[in-house]
Order: sequence, then structure tokens, then C-alpha cells
Amino acid sequence: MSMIAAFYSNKSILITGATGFLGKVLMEKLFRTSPHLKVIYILVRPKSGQTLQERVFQILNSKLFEKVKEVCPNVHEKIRPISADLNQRDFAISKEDVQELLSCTNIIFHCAATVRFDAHLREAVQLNVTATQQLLLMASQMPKLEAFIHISTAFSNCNLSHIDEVIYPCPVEPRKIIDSMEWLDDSIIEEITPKLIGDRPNTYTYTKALGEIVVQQESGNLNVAIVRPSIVGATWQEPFPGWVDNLNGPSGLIIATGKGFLRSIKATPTAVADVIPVDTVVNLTIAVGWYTAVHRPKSTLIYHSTSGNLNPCNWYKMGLQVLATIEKIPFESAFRRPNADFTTNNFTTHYWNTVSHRVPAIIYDFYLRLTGRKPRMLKLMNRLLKTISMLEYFINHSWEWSTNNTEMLLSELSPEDQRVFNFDVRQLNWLEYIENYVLGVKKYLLKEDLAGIPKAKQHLRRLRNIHYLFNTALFLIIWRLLIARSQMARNVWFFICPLFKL
Ligand SMILES: CCCCCCCCCCCCCCCCCCCCCCCC(=O)SCCNC(=O)CCNC(=O)[C@H](O)C(C)(C)COP(=O)(O)OP(=O)(O)OC[C@H]1O[C@@H](n2cnc3c(N)ncnc32)[C@H](O)[C@@H]1OP(=O)(O)O
Ligand SMILES: NC(=O)C1=CN([C@@H]2O[C@H](COP(=O)(O)OP(=O)(O)OC[C@H]3O[C@@H](n4cnc5c(N)ncnc54)[C@H](OP(=O)(O)O)[C@@H]3O)[C@@H](O)[C@H]2O)C=CC1
Repeated sequence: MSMIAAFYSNKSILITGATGFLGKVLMEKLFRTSPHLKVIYILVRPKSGQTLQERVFQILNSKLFEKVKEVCPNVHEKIRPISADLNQRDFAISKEDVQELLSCTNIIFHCAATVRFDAHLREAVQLNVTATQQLLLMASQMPKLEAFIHISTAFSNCNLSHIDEVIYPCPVEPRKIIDSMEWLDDSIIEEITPKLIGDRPNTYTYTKALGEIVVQQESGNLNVAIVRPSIVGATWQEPFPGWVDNLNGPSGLIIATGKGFLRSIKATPTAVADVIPVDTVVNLTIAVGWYTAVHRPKSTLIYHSTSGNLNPCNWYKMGLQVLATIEKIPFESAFRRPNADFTTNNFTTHYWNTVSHRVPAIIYDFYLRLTGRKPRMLKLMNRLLKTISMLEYFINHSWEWSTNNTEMLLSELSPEDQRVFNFDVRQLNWLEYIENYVLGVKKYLLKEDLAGIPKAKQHLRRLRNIHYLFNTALFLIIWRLLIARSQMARNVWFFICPLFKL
């Protein structure tokens, strides 16, 4: 029997961000390995016109939770959605719910955050700093609380090239930032944001770093730990390989590549692609909750959930495997034949963005107009290029993260726990993982049936023929124009004609 699984039996757990990518997998794993846990409280806000119940129903009836329903048939009775909005003071949680949370909670996993790179600083501070501060205040009033696990990011200190499992200071105290958000108007905040974030690329990484300092400064006597995942990708093994449910990180770019939108991206091919499977992050997080509660370390421990120093893969290898898999398992209705490459300097990036992205989009929009349809391709391409410009920072830098605490924790686990809560990324086979990731993007993000592969391949053959025809026609038009204007071209033309019986 797994000691960690047994630890969570009869426990009351609070997960923030449980409706997110990481939160869903965390909830699924807890229910599947500790079906006798008492309750999982999840802070949920109404979204896209769905009520709390509808959102929970949708999650529990998703493919991700299929196995849970076998081992924990009454899972719907053990999940307790609590209406909350982290944007509001006190999270807009009812007094009754607050009382229940304060009196019953044993473990907190704080996953909620805004992960948008372009979030306004006010929004990012509210969600990634102030909300963390407020949750810590709530936690300090929980008599039964055994551990508070804060999910940060390995990129919170991405302005450094070597990052240890420690909390680094920020130039401005979080409390001063939180207070200034109370009275500064948006335009002034926008003006000072570049100065505040300094050499960090966006408000996301900056506010995640501030959130860590708040955990350090405001945890009081709480038993806290911080987990820092790098680029969280699809599941490696459980509950099944390749599961992913959002466009963040590599997923969106895999789609853009497979659909033929993305033809080039500025990357450093040899840079470490520090992707970490979401189930690996979750296994580490659950083990951290157990270790923090049972062993009660004297200080706040930071755990890096990264792959680069233990089992490195680079962007070149990842990109090649993405393309190879798409070749074998194409996506349906591609705009163009998938074919992408990395650029390594700004000039070629701008050149290929014009030639391979914007000009084809303009031509296609012209075709849409001719056929009486609304042009949309250039707008979509520009949004994709904006997205890529925000992601490029992370694929043109390499970082070294130490993983002493994570490796220490792995050594503390029994063989059974190492099997059940496997976060040993050294066992990861990258080619297999990337293939399953692309397959998962097709099945779980694009909702494409594998039975459609022959049709998708036929569509690609058609696109190839159209591509050849277009290039041939373009060549002939240019050549005819040249012949009309150049004696040299005429001489060459009349020389080669008999050779090829033209
Ligand atoms: C030699 C061989 C070469 C082979 C080359 C082949 C290429 C292979 C590609 C695959 C490998 C490369 C992968 C690299 C990417 C990895 C970088 C990830 C870095 C994350 C590090 C930090 C990790 C964290 O701690 S949190 C991570 C989570 N956050 C994110 O990932 C970013 C979140 N997203 C945003 O911040 C926004 O989307 C933003 C700012 C990027 C764009 O905002 P905007 O409001 O303009 O657009 P949206 O409405 O959000 O979306 C617009 C449009 O784009 C679609 N989309 C959204 N995200 C992505 C994405 N990541 N990739 C692609 N497309 C995306 C979205 O669906 C929208 O489309 P619509 O049709 O309009 O809905
Ligand atoms: N994805 C990644 O690559 C990485 C993620 N992380 C960290 O992991 C954690 C989870 O990330 P991930 O799952 O990818 O992010 P998602 O965007 O998928 O999930 C974010 C979660 O936070 C919740 N949330 C956001 N705003 C509010 C709000 N105002 N009130 C209540 N809940 C809110 C969302 O709820 P709702 O569903 O209602 O929007 C959602 O459940 C974050 O702390 C992130 O920084 C760290 C490294 C990498």
C-alpha cells in the first residue's frame, strides 16, 4: 500500500485552480489513488455561462475522469464546489462556506493564477500575489491545516540563468506593489510596468516571483512548500498518455504547425526544451503535500519540477519529432502542408513571417473575397504571430534549475510510492512522449477521430498537388515575362526547348 495514498485518506483538501489544466489532473490523481479521502473543496467561478454545478459535471464526465469513476463511484459526493472569485476581496465566498473551509481543511493546493503573459499588471498582481496573500490569511485560521502547497513556476526567476531551489528577492516589496495597485490608475500602472518587471519578459513571471515572496513572508507558522513546474505539457503516463486540454505552452504551437499555419518560429535549436508532463508535476505536488505535512521541514522548501538537468531534450529534437508525428498522424483540414523550421535571427524571422505567413494569408483572404466569403486568415495569422512573439523568449533561452530538494524527496519515497507517484523524469522517453503529445492534441484538443487519418492524408496530397501547380504556374509566368524582356532568356528558352521537346 502506498503510504502517500494512505496519508490522504479521510483528509479534507482545498484546491484552488481545480478547473484548470494542472488542477484537474491533481484532482483526478487524488481521487484515483485515495478514493477514501473525505472531501475535495474546489473554488470555482461561473464561466462562459456555466454554473458551478455544470462546470463540475463537465469535468467529472470528461475522459480524464473515466478511471476515477471505477475506483471512486461516489466521486460526485466527495467533490465540493465553492463559489469563489479570486479577483474579489475575501474571494466572494459565502460566510457559511468560509466557516466550513476554516474548520475542516487539512491540505491546501494553491494552483489558481492567471497564466497570461500579457495580463495587465493590476490583474496579474490581484490573482498571483494578492489572492495568494488572502489565501494564506485564510489558512492561518485553519486549526486542522497540515500543509499549504503553493504552485509557482520555474520561470519566476527567468532573468537568471542558473536557478536554485530558493526564493530570490525582488527589487520592490510585494506589499508595496499590492498597495500601489489600490490607488494607481491603469494608465500609470501601464507606464511603470516595464520598470517594475525589469529584465523579466512579462507580468506573469514577475508576479509569480512576488507570490513566492508573499508565501515566504506571510506564511507565519504555516507548514508551506512551493512547487515550480517548467513548461507543463500533456500527460506522460496517467491516467493515459497525451491528455491535454488547453492551448498553452507547446500545445497551441503544435496545432498551428499541424494545421499548416506555422511555417517558421524563431528558436535556438540547441536550447533546452524544458517541458514537464503534467502528471509528473502532479505526482511531485502530491508527494510534497505528504512530505510537508508528515516531516514538517523547518523552512519553506522549494521543489523544481523540471526536466532539463535530469533528462534534457532540445527544441531541435522536439520540433523534428513533432513534424515526424504530424507526417504519420496528420491533422484534418490543414490550411497548408505542415512544414516548419526554426529561424535563428531577426532578419530571417521577419522575412519568413512576411513570405510564409502574411503573404499567403493575404492571398487566401483575396480568394475568400472572390468567392464571397469574409476574409479572416490575415487576422488569425497576426494573432498567432503575436502569440508566438510572447512565447519566443522561452525557446531562445536556456536555464539550469537545481533539483536537490526534488531528488531528496524522491529518495524519501518507498518503492511503492515511487511507482504510484512517479515523478522521476529520468525515465521519460522523449520521442515516445512527443508522439503521444501530438496524438493527444489531435484527439483531446482538436477532437479529431483517428479514423479520419486517411482522409486527412488525401487532403494533404491534394494540397501538395495544388502547391506544385501553383509553383509551376508562377515559374512559367515569371519566365514568360523574362523572355518578353530579355534576349538572354530567349536564347536560353530556344536552346532548352528542343532538349525537352517543349
Ligand atoms: C528543425 C525542426 C523545426 C520544427 C519546428 C516545428 C515547430 C514545432 C512547435 C512545437 C514545439 C515548440 C513549442 C514552444 C512553446 C513553448 C513555450 C511556452 C512557454 C511557457 C513558459 C511559462 C510556463 C508557465 O509558467 S505558464 C504557461 C502558460 N502560459 C502560456 O503558455 C501563455 C498563455 N497565453 C497567453 O498568454 C496568451 O494566449 C497570449 C498573450 C500568448 C496571446 O493572447 P491573445 O489575447 O492575443 O490571444 P488569445 O485569445 O489568448 O489567443 C489568440 C489565439 O491564439 C490561440 N492561442 C492561444 N495560446 C496559444 C499558444 N500558446 N500557441 C498557439 N496558439 C495559441 C488562441 O486559441 C486564439 O485563437 P482563436 O482562434 O482566436 O481562439
Ligand atoms: N501551464 C504551465 O505550463 C505552467 C503552469 N504553472 C502554474 O500552475 C498553476 C496552474 O496553471 P494551469 O493549470 O496551466 O493554468 P490554467 O489557466 O489552466 O488554470 C488556472 C486556474 O486558475 C483559476 N482562476 C483564474 N482566475 C481566477 C479567478 N479570478 N477566480 C477563481 N479562479 C481563477 C482558473 O479558473 P477558471 O477555470 O474559472 O478560469 C483555473 O482553474 C498556475 O499557478 C501556473 O502559474 C507553472 C508552470 C507552468
